[in-house]
Amino acid sequence: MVSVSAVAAIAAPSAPAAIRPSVKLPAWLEVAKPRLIPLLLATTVGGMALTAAWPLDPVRLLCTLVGGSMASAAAGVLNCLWEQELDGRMQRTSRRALPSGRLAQRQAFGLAVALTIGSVLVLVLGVNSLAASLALLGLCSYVLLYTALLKPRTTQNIVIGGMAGAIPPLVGAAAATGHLGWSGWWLFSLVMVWTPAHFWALALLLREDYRSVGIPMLPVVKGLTVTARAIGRYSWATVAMSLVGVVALPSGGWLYGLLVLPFNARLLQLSASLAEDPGDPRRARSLFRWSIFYLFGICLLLVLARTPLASAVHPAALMAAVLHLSPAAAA
Ligand code: HEM
Ligand SMILES: CC(C)=CCC/C(C)=C/CC/C(C)=C/COP(=O)(O)OP(=O)(O)O
Repeated sequence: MVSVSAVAAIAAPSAPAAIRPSVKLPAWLEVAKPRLIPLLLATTVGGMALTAAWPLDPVRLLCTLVGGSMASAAAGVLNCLWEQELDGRMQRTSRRALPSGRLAQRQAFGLAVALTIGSVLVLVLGVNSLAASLALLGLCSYVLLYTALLKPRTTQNIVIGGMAGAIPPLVGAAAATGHLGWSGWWLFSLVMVWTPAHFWALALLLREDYRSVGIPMLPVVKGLTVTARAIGRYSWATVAMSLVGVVALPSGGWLYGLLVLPFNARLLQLSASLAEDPGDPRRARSLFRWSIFYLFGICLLLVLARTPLASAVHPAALMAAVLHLSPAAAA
Protein backbone atom coordinates (compact mmCIF):
# COMPACT_ATOMS: atom_id res chain seq x y z
CA MET A 1 0.00 0.00 0.00
CA VAL A 2 1.22 3.52 -0.68
CA SER A 3 1.26 5.76 2.36
CA VAL A 4 1.83 9.49 2.22
CA SER A 5 3.89 11.43 4.75
CA ALA A 6 4.40 15.15 4.68
CA VAL A 7 7.98 16.31 5.06
CA ALA A 8 8.75 19.73 6.49
CA ALA A 9 9.64 21.99 3.61
CA ILE A 10 12.42 23.76 5.44
CA ALA A 11 15.88 23.73 3.96
CA ALA A 12 18.23 24.65 6.78
CA PRO A 13 21.84 23.84 5.90
CA SER A 14 22.10 21.49 8.86
CA ALA A 15 18.96 19.54 7.91
CA PRO A 16 18.71 17.97 4.46
CA ALA A 17 16.13 19.79 2.41
CA ALA A 18 12.83 18.27 1.44
CA ILE A 19 12.80 18.34 -2.35
CA ARG A 20 9.10 17.54 -2.48
CA PRO A 21 6.42 16.08 -0.18
CA SER A 22 7.63 12.50 0.27
CA VAL A 23 5.33 9.71 -0.87
CA LYS A 24 6.27 6.33 0.53
CA LEU A 25 6.41 3.83 -2.30
CA PRO A 26 6.44 0.04 -1.96
CA ALA A 27 10.03 -1.06 -1.27
CA TRP A 28 10.56 -2.85 -4.60
CA LEU A 29 9.44 0.25 -6.50
CA GLU A 30 11.31 2.77 -4.36
CA VAL A 31 14.70 1.15 -5.03
CA ALA A 32 14.12 1.54 -8.78
CA LYS A 33 14.09 5.39 -8.33
CA PRO A 34 10.93 5.76 -10.44
CA ARG A 35 10.75 9.57 -10.12
CA LEU A 36 13.77 10.00 -12.34
CA ILE A 37 12.41 7.85 -15.14
CA PRO A 38 9.91 10.26 -16.79
CA LEU A 39 12.64 12.84 -17.47
CA LEU A 40 15.07 10.17 -18.70
CA LEU A 41 12.32 9.01 -21.08
CA ALA A 42 11.59 12.57 -22.17
CA THR A 43 15.23 12.94 -23.26
CA THR A 44 14.98 9.59 -25.06
CA VAL A 45 12.00 10.92 -27.02
CA GLY A 46 13.94 14.16 -27.62
CA GLY A 47 16.74 12.07 -29.17
CA MET A 48 14.18 10.43 -31.47
CA ALA A 49 12.58 13.73 -32.47
CA LEU A 50 15.98 14.95 -33.67
CA THR A 51 16.13 12.31 -36.39
CA ALA A 52 14.63 12.21 -39.85
CA ALA A 53 12.86 8.96 -38.81
CA TRP A 54 10.47 10.88 -36.51
CA PRO A 55 7.57 10.16 -35.95
CA LEU A 56 8.40 6.58 -35.02
CA ASP A 57 6.30 3.50 -35.44
CA PRO A 58 4.29 3.34 -32.14
CA VAL A 59 5.40 -0.23 -31.31
CA ARG A 60 9.08 0.69 -31.68
CA LEU A 61 8.48 3.83 -29.59
CA LEU A 62 6.75 1.82 -26.86
CA CYS A 63 9.46 -0.88 -26.79
CA THR A 64 12.15 1.82 -26.47
CA LEU A 65 10.35 3.46 -23.56
CA VAL A 66 9.65 0.17 -21.78
CA GLY A 67 13.20 -1.14 -22.33
CA GLY A 68 14.72 2.24 -21.35
CA SER A 69 12.60 2.39 -18.17
CA MET A 70 13.68 -1.12 -17.20
CA ALA A 71 17.39 -0.28 -17.74
CA SER A 72 17.06 2.93 -15.69
CA ALA A 73 15.19 1.07 -12.95
CA ALA A 74 17.89 -1.64 -12.88
CA ALA A 75 20.55 1.09 -12.62
CA GLY A 76 18.64 2.65 -9.71
CA VAL A 77 18.40 -0.68 -7.84
CA LEU A 78 22.12 -1.43 -8.35
CA ASN A 79 22.97 2.09 -7.12
CA CYS A 80 20.85 1.47 -3.99
CA LEU A 81 22.58 -1.87 -3.43
CA TRP A 82 26.06 -0.41 -3.82
CA GLU A 83 25.25 2.51 -1.52
CA GLN A 84 23.19 0.67 1.08
CA GLU A 85 25.64 1.38 3.90
CA LEU A 86 26.25 4.99 2.78
CA ASP A 87 22.50 5.64 2.40
CA GLY A 88 21.97 4.33 5.93
CA ARG A 89 24.34 7.01 7.28
CA MET A 90 22.84 9.95 5.37
CA GLN A 91 19.79 11.65 6.79
CA ARG A 92 18.05 12.10 3.41
CA THR A 93 18.45 8.46 2.43
CA SER A 94 18.46 6.58 5.74
CA ARG A 95 14.79 5.62 5.43
CA ARG A 96 15.32 3.99 2.03
CA ALA A 97 14.13 0.42 1.63
CA LEU A 98 17.53 -1.34 1.90
CA PRO A 99 19.11 0.48 4.86
CA SER A 100 15.84 0.38 6.79
CA GLY A 101 15.44 -3.35 6.17
CA ARG A 102 12.15 -3.12 4.24
CA LEU A 103 13.78 -4.98 1.35
CA ALA A 104 16.38 -7.75 1.51
CA GLN A 105 19.58 -7.45 -0.53
CA ARG A 106 18.88 -10.75 -2.29
CA GLN A 107 15.46 -9.55 -3.42
CA ALA A 108 16.88 -6.26 -4.67
CA PHE A 109 19.64 -8.05 -6.55
CA GLY A 110 17.11 -10.42 -8.12
CA LEU A 111 15.03 -7.45 -9.18
CA ALA A 112 18.05 -5.72 -10.76
CA VAL A 113 19.00 -8.87 -12.69
CA ALA A 114 15.40 -9.41 -13.89
CA LEU A 115 15.08 -5.77 -14.97
CA THR A 116 18.41 -5.85 -16.82
CA ILE A 117 17.55 -9.06 -18.69
CA GLY A 118 14.04 -7.76 -19.42
CA SER A 119 15.43 -4.49 -20.75
CA VAL A 120 17.91 -6.21 -23.06
CA LEU A 121 15.23 -8.59 -24.37
CA VAL A 122 12.70 -5.82 -25.04
CA LEU A 123 15.29 -3.58 -26.73
CA VAL A 124 16.96 -6.28 -28.83
CA LEU A 125 13.70 -7.90 -29.95
CA GLY A 126 11.55 -4.78 -30.23
CA VAL A 127 14.08 -2.10 -31.25
CA ASN A 128 17.69 -2.86 -32.21
CA SER A 129 20.94 -4.03 -30.68
CA LEU A 130 22.55 -0.55 -30.77
CA ALA A 131 19.78 0.85 -28.55
CA ALA A 132 20.15 -2.18 -26.23
CA SER A 133 23.95 -1.76 -26.02
CA LEU A 134 23.63 1.96 -25.26
CA ALA A 135 21.08 1.29 -22.50
CA LEU A 136 23.52 -1.21 -20.98
CA LEU A 137 26.32 1.35 -21.30
CA GLY A 138 24.12 3.89 -19.47
CA LEU A 139 23.44 1.37 -16.71
CA CYS A 140 27.11 0.41 -16.33
CA SER A 141 28.38 3.97 -16.41
CA TYR A 142 25.89 5.02 -13.72
CA VAL A 143 26.71 2.11 -11.44
CA LEU A 144 30.43 1.59 -12.05
CA LEU A 145 31.76 4.94 -13.33
CA TYR A 146 29.62 7.36 -11.28
CA THR A 147 28.49 5.46 -8.18
CA ALA A 148 31.45 3.21 -7.47
CA LEU A 149 34.40 5.09 -8.95
CA LEU A 150 33.84 8.87 -9.09
CA LYS A 151 31.23 9.77 -6.46
CA PRO A 152 33.40 8.99 -3.41
CA ARG A 153 36.59 10.43 -4.95
CA THR A 154 36.28 13.76 -6.77
CA THR A 155 34.31 17.00 -6.85
CA GLN A 156 33.99 16.45 -10.61
CA ASN A 157 32.05 13.21 -10.00
CA ILE A 158 28.83 14.52 -11.52
CA VAL A 159 30.54 16.33 -14.39
CA ILE A 160 32.18 13.16 -15.74
CA GLY A 161 29.59 10.77 -14.26
CA GLY A 162 26.87 12.94 -15.80
CA MET A 163 27.65 10.99 -18.95
CA ALA A 164 25.42 8.18 -17.63
CA GLY A 165 22.36 10.40 -17.42
CA ALA A 166 23.08 11.82 -20.89
CA ILE A 167 22.94 8.45 -22.65
CA PRO A 168 19.12 8.18 -23.00
CA PRO A 169 19.04 10.68 -25.95
CA LEU A 170 21.51 8.39 -27.72
CA VAL A 171 19.23 5.42 -27.00
CA GLY A 172 16.39 7.40 -28.60
CA ALA A 173 18.41 8.34 -31.69
CA ALA A 174 19.67 4.76 -32.10
CA ALA A 175 16.13 3.41 -31.71
CA ALA A 176 14.89 5.73 -34.44
CA THR A 177 17.59 5.22 -37.06
CA GLY A 178 19.88 2.35 -36.00
CA HIS A 179 22.89 4.69 -35.89
CA LEU A 180 24.08 7.85 -34.10
CA GLY A 181 24.05 11.17 -35.92
CA TRP A 182 25.51 14.41 -34.61
CA SER A 183 22.11 15.70 -33.44
CA GLY A 184 21.89 12.82 -30.93
CA TRP A 185 25.35 13.76 -29.68
CA TRP A 186 24.12 17.36 -29.37
CA LEU A 187 21.34 16.36 -26.94
CA PHE A 188 23.83 14.13 -25.10
CA SER A 189 26.12 17.19 -24.68
CA LEU A 190 23.23 19.39 -23.61
CA VAL A 191 22.27 16.97 -20.81
CA MET A 192 25.92 16.78 -19.73
CA VAL A 193 26.30 20.55 -19.37
CA TRP A 194 22.82 20.78 -17.77
CA THR A 195 23.68 18.27 -15.02
CA PRO A 196 25.93 20.52 -12.85
CA ALA A 197 23.25 23.24 -12.47
CA HIS A 198 20.69 20.51 -11.73
CA PHE A 199 22.73 18.68 -9.16
CA TRP A 200 24.96 21.30 -7.54
CA ALA A 201 21.88 23.43 -6.75
CA LEU A 202 20.60 20.41 -4.83
CA ALA A 203 24.03 19.68 -3.36
CA LEU A 204 24.03 23.20 -1.85
CA LEU A 205 20.93 22.16 0.10
CA LEU A 206 22.30 18.74 1.03
CA ARG A 207 25.89 19.74 1.73
CA GLU A 208 25.90 18.94 5.44
CA ASP A 209 24.51 15.48 4.74
CA TYR A 210 27.26 14.84 2.16
CA ARG A 211 29.88 16.32 4.49
CA SER A 212 28.82 14.03 7.32
CA VAL A 213 29.66 10.94 5.25
CA GLY A 214 32.73 12.34 3.47
CA ILE A 215 31.32 12.50 -0.07
CA PRO A 216 33.36 15.23 -1.82
CA MET A 217 30.55 17.12 -3.51
CA LEU A 218 31.66 20.55 -4.76
CA PRO A 219 29.94 22.66 -2.04
CA VAL A 220 31.49 20.46 0.66
CA VAL A 221 35.03 20.81 -0.66
CA LYS A 222 35.06 24.27 -2.27
CA GLY A 223 32.24 26.05 -0.47
CA LEU A 224 29.13 27.93 -1.48
CA THR A 225 30.58 30.77 -3.53
CA VAL A 226 32.75 28.61 -5.77
CA THR A 227 29.81 26.25 -6.33
CA ALA A 228 27.42 29.06 -7.24
CA ARG A 229 29.98 30.47 -9.70
CA ALA A 230 30.46 27.04 -11.27
CA ILE A 231 26.68 26.67 -11.57
CA GLY A 232 26.62 30.06 -13.32
CA ARG A 233 29.24 28.95 -15.87
CA TYR A 234 27.44 25.67 -16.60
CA SER A 235 24.13 27.52 -16.91
CA TRP A 236 25.65 29.75 -19.61
CA ALA A 237 27.10 26.66 -21.29
CA THR A 238 23.64 25.06 -21.17
CA VAL A 239 22.06 28.12 -22.75
CA ALA A 240 24.69 28.25 -25.51
CA MET A 241 24.35 24.52 -26.16
CA SER A 242 20.54 24.71 -26.20
CA LEU A 243 20.72 27.21 -29.08
CA VAL A 244 22.57 24.69 -31.26
CA GLY A 245 19.24 22.86 -31.35
CA VAL A 246 18.09 25.36 -34.01
CA VAL A 247 20.41 23.64 -36.51
CA ALA A 248 20.38 20.16 -34.96
CA LEU A 249 16.67 19.75 -35.71
CA PRO A 250 15.86 18.46 -39.21
CA SER A 251 12.86 20.85 -39.28
CA GLY A 252 11.15 23.38 -37.05
CA GLY A 253 14.45 24.72 -35.70
CA TRP A 254 13.30 28.33 -35.80
CA LEU A 255 10.19 27.69 -33.73
CA TYR A 256 12.34 25.80 -31.23
CA GLY A 257 14.85 28.69 -31.20
CA LEU A 258 12.13 31.21 -30.42
CA LEU A 259 10.38 29.19 -27.75
CA VAL A 260 13.56 28.14 -25.95
CA LEU A 261 14.43 31.78 -25.15
CA PRO A 262 12.17 32.19 -22.09
CA PHE A 263 13.40 28.86 -20.70
CA ASN A 264 16.98 30.10 -21.02
CA ALA A 265 16.21 33.53 -19.60
CA ARG A 266 14.73 31.96 -16.46
CA LEU A 267 17.69 29.57 -16.08
CA LEU A 268 20.14 32.49 -16.22
CA GLN A 269 18.01 34.58 -13.89
CA LEU A 270 17.83 31.84 -11.27
CA SER A 271 21.53 31.00 -11.45
CA ALA A 272 22.45 34.72 -11.19
CA SER A 273 20.13 35.08 -8.22
CA LEU A 274 21.81 32.09 -6.56
CA ALA A 275 25.24 33.61 -7.16
CA GLU A 276 24.12 36.74 -5.27
CA ASP A 277 23.30 34.69 -2.16
CA PRO A 278 24.52 31.08 -2.45
CA GLY A 279 23.49 30.35 1.12
CA ASP A 280 19.79 31.02 0.49
CA PRO A 281 18.09 27.60 0.31
CA ARG A 282 15.06 29.01 -1.50
CA ARG A 283 17.23 30.19 -4.39
CA ALA A 284 18.97 26.83 -4.64
CA ARG A 285 15.68 24.98 -4.51
CA SER A 286 14.12 27.20 -7.20
CA LEU A 287 17.04 26.53 -9.52
CA PHE A 288 16.91 22.78 -8.88
CA ARG A 289 13.19 22.71 -9.68
CA TRP A 290 13.62 24.88 -12.76
CA SER A 291 16.39 22.60 -14.04
CA ILE A 292 13.90 19.73 -14.18
CA PHE A 293 11.18 21.84 -15.79
CA TYR A 294 13.78 23.21 -18.22
CA LEU A 295 14.86 19.82 -19.55
CA PHE A 296 11.26 18.62 -19.86
CA GLY A 297 10.54 21.89 -21.71
CA ILE A 298 13.43 21.46 -24.15
CA CYS A 299 12.30 17.91 -24.98
CA LEU A 300 8.73 19.07 -25.47
CA LEU A 301 9.94 21.85 -27.79
CA LEU A 302 11.93 19.32 -29.84
CA VAL A 303 8.77 17.27 -30.38
CA LEU A 304 6.73 20.40 -31.10
CA ALA A 305 9.34 21.51 -33.64
CA ARG A 306 8.77 18.32 -35.63
CA THR A 307 5.04 18.95 -36.15
CA PRO A 308 4.13 20.06 -39.70
CA LEU A 309 2.93 23.46 -38.47
CA ALA A 310 6.34 24.24 -36.96
CA SER A 311 8.08 23.94 -40.34
CA ALA A 312 6.18 27.07 -41.40
CA VAL A 313 8.03 29.13 -38.78
CA HIS A 314 11.08 30.30 -40.71
CA PRO A 315 12.66 33.78 -40.90
CA ALA A 316 11.61 34.11 -44.56
CA ALA A 317 8.04 33.02 -43.78
CA LEU A 318 7.91 35.31 -40.74
CA MET A 319 9.21 38.23 -42.81
CA ALA A 320 6.66 37.54 -45.53
CA ALA A 321 3.86 37.41 -42.93
CA VAL A 322 5.01 40.71 -41.37
CA LEU A 323 5.24 42.41 -44.79
CA HIS A 324 1.88 41.02 -45.78
CA LEU A 325 0.24 42.36 -42.62
CA SER A 326 1.97 45.75 -42.59
CA PRO A 327 -0.08 48.80 -43.67
CA ALA A 328 2.49 49.67 -46.38
CA ALA A 329 2.07 46.25 -47.96
CA ALA A 330 -1.69 46.53 -47.73
CA ALA A 331 -1.71 49.89 -49.55
C1 HEM B 1 25.24 12.67 -12.18
C2 HEM B 1 24.07 13.18 -12.50
C3 HEM B 1 22.93 13.41 -11.53
C4 HEM B 1 22.93 13.44 -10.18
C5 HEM B 1 24.10 13.27 -9.22
C6 HEM B 1 21.56 13.66 -9.76
C7 HEM B 1 21.14 13.70 -8.44
C8 HEM B 1 19.85 13.85 -8.04
C9 HEM B 1 19.41 13.76 -6.67
C10 HEM B 1 20.30 13.47 -5.46
C11 HEM B 1 18.08 13.99 -6.66
C12 HEM B 1 17.16 14.00 -5.44
C13 HEM B 1 16.58 12.62 -5.32
C14 HEM B 1 15.76 12.49 -4.08
O1 HEM B 1 14.69 13.09 -4.00
O2 HEM B 1 16.16 11.76 -3.19
C15 HEM B 1 17.67 14.21 -8.02
C16 HEM B 1 16.39 14.46 -8.41
C17 HEM B 1 15.97 14.39 -9.71
N1 HEM B 1 16.77 14.15 -10.81
FE1 HEM B 1 18.77 14.11 -10.85
N2 HEM B 1 20.77 13.75 -10.85
C18 HEM B 1 21.56 13.59 -11.95
C19 HEM B 1 21.16 13.56 -13.25
C20 HEM B 1 19.85 13.53 -13.64
C21 HEM B 1 19.41 13.28 -14.98
C22 HEM B 1 20.33 13.01 -16.17
C23 HEM B 1 18.05 13.32 -14.95
C24 HEM B 1 17.09 13.13 -16.09
C25 HEM B 1 17.37 13.38 -17.34
C26 HEM B 1 17.65 13.61 -13.59
C27 HEM B 1 16.36 13.79 -13.20
C28 HEM B 1 15.96 14.07 -11.91
C29 HEM B 1 14.58 14.30 -11.51
C30 HEM B 1 13.36 14.29 -12.43
C31 HEM B 1 14.59 14.50 -10.14
C32 HEM B 1 13.40 14.82 -9.22
C33 HEM B 1 12.87 13.54 -8.68
C34 HEM B 1 11.73 13.81 -7.69
O3 HEM B 1 10.67 14.27 -8.09
O4 HEM B 1 11.95 13.57 -6.53
N3 HEM B 1 18.76 13.74 -12.82
N4 HEM B 1 18.76 14.14 -8.83
C1 LIG C 1 20.36 4.59 -20.30
C2 LIG C 1 20.40 4.47 -18.84
C3 LIG C 1 19.91 3.22 -18.24
C4 LIG C 1 20.90 5.47 -18.11
C5 LIG C 1 20.91 5.51 -16.61
C6 LIG C 1 20.71 6.91 -16.24
C7 LIG C 1 20.46 7.12 -14.78
C8 LIG C 1 19.76 6.10 -13.97
C9 LIG C 1 20.86 8.30 -14.29
C10 LIG C 1 20.62 8.67 -12.91
C11 LIG C 1 21.38 9.89 -12.53
C12 LIG C 1 21.17 10.15 -11.05
C13 LIG C 1 19.84 10.39 -10.54
C14 LIG C 1 22.15 10.14 -10.21
C15 LIG C 1 21.97 10.35 -8.74
O1 LIG C 1 22.56 9.34 -8.09
P1 LIG C 1 23.02 9.54 -6.59
O2 LIG C 1 23.58 8.24 -6.13
O3 LIG C 1 23.91 10.71 -6.46
O4 LIG C 1 21.64 9.87 -5.88
P2 LIG C 1 21.14 9.40 -4.46
O5 LIG C 1 22.05 10.02 -3.46
O6 LIG C 1 19.73 9.94 -4.38
O7 LIG C 1 21.17 7.90 -4.43
